[in-house]
Amino acid sequence: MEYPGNLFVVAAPSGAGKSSLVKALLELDARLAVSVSHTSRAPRGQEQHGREYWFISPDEFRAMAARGEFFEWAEVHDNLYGTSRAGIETRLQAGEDVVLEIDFQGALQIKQLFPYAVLIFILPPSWDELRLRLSRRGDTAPEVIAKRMNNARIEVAQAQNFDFVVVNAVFDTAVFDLKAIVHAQRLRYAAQRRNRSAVFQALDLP
Ligand SMILES: Nc1nc2c(ncn2[C@@H]2O[C@H](COP(=O)(O)OP(=O)(O)O)[C@@H](O)[C@H]2O)c(=O)[nH]1
Ligand SMILES: Nc1ncnc2c1ncn2[C@@H]1O[C@H](COP(=O)(O)OP(=O)(O)O)[C@@H](O)[C@H]1O
Repeated sequence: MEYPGNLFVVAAPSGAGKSSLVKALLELDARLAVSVSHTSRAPRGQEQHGREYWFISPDEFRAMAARGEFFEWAEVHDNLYGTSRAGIETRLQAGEDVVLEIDFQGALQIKQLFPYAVLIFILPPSWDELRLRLSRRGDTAPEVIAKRMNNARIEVAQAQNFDFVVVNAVFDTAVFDLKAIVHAQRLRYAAQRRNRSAVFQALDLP
């Protein structure tokens, strides 16, 4: 499948800082929008329906999947998560850039469907720091943290299948790395199409 908009996929083990990094990236870049996924898990803390996720029941989720309404979906930490077609297709068709914040299984499905998608894996600086971030967030029970630490080993092994790996040690440095990847992809895409106005746009020139 091919659309004129760029597609960026960010994956990471839970607690590595993916949501915080993508939020900071969006604040720096008005031309990026994040896709809101559907999930069967319950909302956490301050999460709102339609903002962090579309929260639906497992039955509703399976019905959507059966109707082919997802570009990709996967079971992660015992819950179902998916990227709906309706959520991103219009933006991509209009030539706008989209970021997906999804797990590695979803990322690999997206790469099959959209070979030009840019896959970025976020690593924590250490296992101890990952555990610390998960517990500091304060909205996750100890047994859930243990499960996520176990899954993290499996997830991190997938980093080799991604186009870029960003280590989130110093937050601002990691945001800057992400910004550089987005910038480079826009320039590469514009250059491939020999589109001078797209190059100027990527460089934020008038
Ligand atoms: N495949 C897939 N994974 C998703 C999607 N949305 C979220 N995820 C992943 O599901 C995992 C759990 O997310 P979440 O429950 O928000 O917990 P968090 O990782 O602690 O923020 C993370 O790895 C997310 O990236 C989606 O639409 N598709
Ligand atoms: N570079 C960093 N240094 C220290 N703490 C961080 C850093 N990046 C994120 N955090 C914190 O780690 C916790 C997990 O981050 P979050 O963005 O929720 O992770 P994820 O979306 O990957 O599960 C949050 O409390 C966040 O503020």
